[in-house]
Amino acid sequence: MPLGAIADDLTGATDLAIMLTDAGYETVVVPEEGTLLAEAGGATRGAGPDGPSLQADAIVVALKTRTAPPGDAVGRSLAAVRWLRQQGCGRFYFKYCSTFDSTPQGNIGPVAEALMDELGTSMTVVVPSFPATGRTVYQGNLFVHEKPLQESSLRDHPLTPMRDSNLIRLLQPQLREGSRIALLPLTTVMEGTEAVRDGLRRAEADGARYVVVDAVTDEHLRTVARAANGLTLLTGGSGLAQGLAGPRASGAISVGPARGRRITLAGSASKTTQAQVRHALERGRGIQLDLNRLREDVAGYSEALAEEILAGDPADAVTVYATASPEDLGSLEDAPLIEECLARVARALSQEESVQGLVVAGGETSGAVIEALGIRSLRMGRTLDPGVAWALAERGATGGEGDSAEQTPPLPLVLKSGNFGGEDLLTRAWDMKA
Ligand SMILES: Nc1ncnc2c1ncn2[C@@H]1O[C@H](COP(=O)(O)OP(=O)(O)O)[C@@H](O)[C@H]1O
Ligand SMILES: O=C(O)[C@@H](O)C(=O)COP(=O)(O)O
Repeated sequence: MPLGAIADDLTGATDLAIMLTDAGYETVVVPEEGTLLAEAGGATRGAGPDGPSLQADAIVVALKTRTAPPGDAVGRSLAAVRWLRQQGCGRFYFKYCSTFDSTPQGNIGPVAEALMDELGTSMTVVVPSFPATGRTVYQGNLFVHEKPLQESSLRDHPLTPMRDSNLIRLLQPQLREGSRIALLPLTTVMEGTEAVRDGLRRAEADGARYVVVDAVTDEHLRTVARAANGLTLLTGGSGLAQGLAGPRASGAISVGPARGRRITLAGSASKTTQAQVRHALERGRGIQLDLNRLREDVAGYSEALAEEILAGDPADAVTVYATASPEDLGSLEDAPLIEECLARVARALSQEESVQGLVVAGGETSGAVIEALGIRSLRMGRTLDPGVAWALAERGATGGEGDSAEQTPPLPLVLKSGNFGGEDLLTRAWDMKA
């Protein structure tokens, strides 16, 4: 029975898929767009990628709901879970961000409540911890490396500014009245699997519907995963998934950058991506988005941009970027335009024979790119950095219907969460061999 997961953004889905792949699950990521939800309101069609491509130990549906209003996020999440059930899934995972990107109007709580009702389960865990990327939870407080979440750079995220570090305070206002949250402290986790299992049972008996679990190391997460393995629904970042032993040694496929142009599209405004962009600019060509031209005519500007990239020396590495330093930030209204522009550029480039792979930085940005490319599914290759890997993206058929439809070859992609990866990631991604 496959594990079914929903993730609230695309790079969150690939992050979870990488973790599950390493844990021994052959994992497929299915983007929401174009495969699941044709009708507004989230009615399921049950029409994922056809035939054998969906054979997998774990299926992750990549939603684009992180910043969606709660009602919308709930509808789409429920539709995805119903579809996963149709695919035979019996255990479920709700993946949100390891930095719990969710303002008081956020949707993690409403989605979790709806999933529990739908699955008929009365208790779940809340485990965003991801120590490999510096996210840890102690006494219910989320840390990003050495800083509490509210003092980290996530405080000024353009879409989801995080002004509190305490998971219970963040989650409680998003839940319906009477929904109780308990804390399972690190001291219990350090006592081992049985102690955590007992702690969860006790919390449920005391009426808790959500149990925030402390975890500071991977070993803690493996303990928690073993103890929570019997639950119908798990919620958290990707870190918890490393403890869910899959049916094989590794689910990774062989994929790496094909020959061809080395083009990176960076829409993330995170400090980590800015540093990666600066690093890449020292080693290759850079094109910074011109926000004024973008605001005037996004379609025309995107077309011109693709032409500019292709006019350059094919041997040059090119980084197209929105932000290389904090001063570059435009206004919030620019965000969707930047996403649209990079998605249009990706689509134009993907039609070129000289482009046989792309690196994309930013969760929302990656979601927009995947939609524009008509990606039907992704399978993960070897890990580049925690949460980042080359993936093979299957595209839909083009050029006619039925027998006359031509299958577009799969495209290698890196879809990088803004906050992930070492400073040299953008250059290293292109050096990796399949
Ligand atoms: N210079 C900028 N001005 C305004 N918005 C920006 C700028 N650069 C990036 N953005 C927007 O910030 C958002 C970053 O989100 P995302 O792509 O998910 O990256 P991350 O993974 O870092 O969160 C995107 O919507 C992007 O368009
Ligand atoms: O859990 C995580 O940290 C990531 O998987 C993730 O979701 C990061 O979000 P973005 O930075 O918006 O990609």
